[in-house]
Amino acid sequence: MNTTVNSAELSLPAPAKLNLFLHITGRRADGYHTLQTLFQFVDHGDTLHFSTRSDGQINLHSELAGVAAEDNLIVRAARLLQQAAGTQLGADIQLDKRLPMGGGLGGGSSDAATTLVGLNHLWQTGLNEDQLAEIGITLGADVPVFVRGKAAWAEGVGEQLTPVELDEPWYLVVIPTCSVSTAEIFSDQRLTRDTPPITLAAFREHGGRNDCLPVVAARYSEIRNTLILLNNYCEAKMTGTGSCLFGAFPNEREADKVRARLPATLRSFVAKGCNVSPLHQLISK
Ligand SMILES: C[C@](O)(CO)[C@H](O)COP(=O)(O)OP(=O)(O)OC[C@H]1O[C@@H](n2ccc(N)nc2=O)[C@H](O)[C@@H]1O
Ligand SMILES: Nc1ncnc2c1ncn2[C@@H]1O[C@H](COP(=O)(O)OP(=O)(O)OP(=O)(O)O)[C@@H](O)[C@H]1O
Repeated sequence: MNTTVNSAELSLPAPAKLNLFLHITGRRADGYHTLQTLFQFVDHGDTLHFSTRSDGQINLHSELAGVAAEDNLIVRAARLLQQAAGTQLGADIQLDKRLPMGGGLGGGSSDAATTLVGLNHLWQTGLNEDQLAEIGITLGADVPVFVRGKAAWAEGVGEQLTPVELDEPWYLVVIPTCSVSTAEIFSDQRLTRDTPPITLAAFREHGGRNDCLPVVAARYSEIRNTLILLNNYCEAKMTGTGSCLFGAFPNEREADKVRARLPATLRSFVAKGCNVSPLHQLISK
């Protein structure tokens, strides 16, 4: 990713995440689902460009189809940080969007996290990681893992994070054309919500599945068919509530080989799994 750092401007990556498995273990009284999942990052994603303004305005100069600027998680994250830190500074922000929306790759959440981390740095507001993650969770369940930037075992509604060391294979990620809303899958009657909790050790030994997949596959024939296709070449999995599917490969060449065999109409990318998010790899330098 193209990234630069100087005092008043900053360009930073907002990488995608994959859910290597996703078990739904219950539902809380407020309707939110308890789950277990493993998050890992990939070195592919959006890029955000920030520059400081002295007048306090937050201006996002890139449009996202179907999302009003005020609803954009980038603008919402910037405003929340401004309030929490009590700063008079603002920002001009540009977004180079590469990640599909409703793809289960966490693009919106990652954009929000990169905004929190990036503007905290640029504005010198000095909030710590816990404070940024606390702001993040109010924007979406997946924001804290991007703020912390470490591959993690997640429980609760996804906010209880334990960093883990995982293999870092290459992934082929396939992007069906349909976009899946997380809320729609979590409200489907057919979703099973009673998978018994497992341990990380049990996952390492026996693996896990994605409990949302049967519901997503029943609702979207395109995802069903893409899964069958990808399963010819690897053990195909779905990330989050879809739509994206992925398979793991020992090296880039193997992943590229399978990618070359897919129909040209099917969007996809090959990326390396990372236990440290590309955002954090950059800012810790
Ligand atoms: C499924 C995952 O992608 C796994 O990484 C995430 O848990 C979803 O994270 P997200 O897209 O950031 O989701 P949010 O924007 O927080 O929630 C969207 C909607 O999904 C449902 N939702 C979400 C997370 C959760 N643990 N239980 C839920 O029931 C809620 O109806 C919520 O209104
Ligand atoms: N900066 C943003 N980028 C993408 N989506 C955004 C953004 N701001 C707000 N949104 C809204 O959030 C929704 C979810 O987008 P996102 O790209 O995070 O989906 P996702 O990858 O399926 O997420 P998850 O894996 O967390 O379920 C979009 O449909 C859009 O309406």
